[in-house]
Amino acid sequence: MLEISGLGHSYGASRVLQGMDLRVAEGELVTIVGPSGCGKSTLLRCVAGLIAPTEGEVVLNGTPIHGVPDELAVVFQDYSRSLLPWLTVRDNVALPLRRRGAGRAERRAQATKALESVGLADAGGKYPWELSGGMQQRVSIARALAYRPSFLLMDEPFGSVDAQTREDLEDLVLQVHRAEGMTILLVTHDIDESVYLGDRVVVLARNPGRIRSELPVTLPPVRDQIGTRAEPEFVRLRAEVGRLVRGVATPA
Ligand SMILES: Nc1ncnc2c1ncn2[C@@H]1O[C@H](COP(=O)(O)OP(=O)(O)OP(=O)(O)O)[C@@H](O)[C@H]1O
Repeated sequence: MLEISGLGHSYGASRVLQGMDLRVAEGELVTIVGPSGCGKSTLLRCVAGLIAPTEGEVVLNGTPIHGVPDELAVVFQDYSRSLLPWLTVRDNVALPLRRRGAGRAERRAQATKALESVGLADAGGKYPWELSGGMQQRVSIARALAYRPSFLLMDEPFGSVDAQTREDLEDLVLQVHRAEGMTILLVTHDIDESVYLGDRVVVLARNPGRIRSELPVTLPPVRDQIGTRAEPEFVRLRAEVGRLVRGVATPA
């Protein structure tokens, strides 16, 4: 269980987040959506223990977060900076497993399995720069999965891949979420994606960043790109989230 209480953050004199309270239950997939600059990445960095919030606290499974917790993995948007170019794809995926104390053979086996799960079974011996952008982002996701975190944070993880790859990666996240029961907090600026992936959508407002609204997603847990997006409930939620993100009142 993740508990964010009274969270606020300022960069110098500039207040970016204010008074945020949020609970994420074990096994839940919560999406965070909001206008550009509302502090989504700052929020995720506070949750990941990468920056210390100037107000409030973040508690994961009863322990306040100060520094990156062991049970957590993060996938960033910018895959080109998150993979090490001098390591093979397999070694990139295996690297964080050292932190778990896994031996060399075990690291290799887990990396191979994770690469298979993202459809990159044949790419282990290549270098990141030999792969397309979408494939590199798959490697970043495989690295997070190989680590088997109980809690996965994703910061606009599909922002820089083409539309088809994006859909495939969205479905991969849903599949992993279901299979592993992982708790996931995913930031996106894409309203459709927030509804398609979420068990719950948290909409942020800006200046300063704060929670505007939380909407439960009452769609069947098994989703598909064509059918789910055509459901009246999806269309209704997308419109509501869209209005909230833009700060427009709901029509009576
Ligand atoms: N390290 C930093 N130092 C100073 N200001 C920062 C820093 N990081 C972010 N900011 C500012 O904080 C505000 C929120 O930034 P943040 O990246 O958290 O928002 P975001 O919602 O993720 O934005 P986007 O959707 O455009 O990625 C912005 O005004 C940004 O310029």
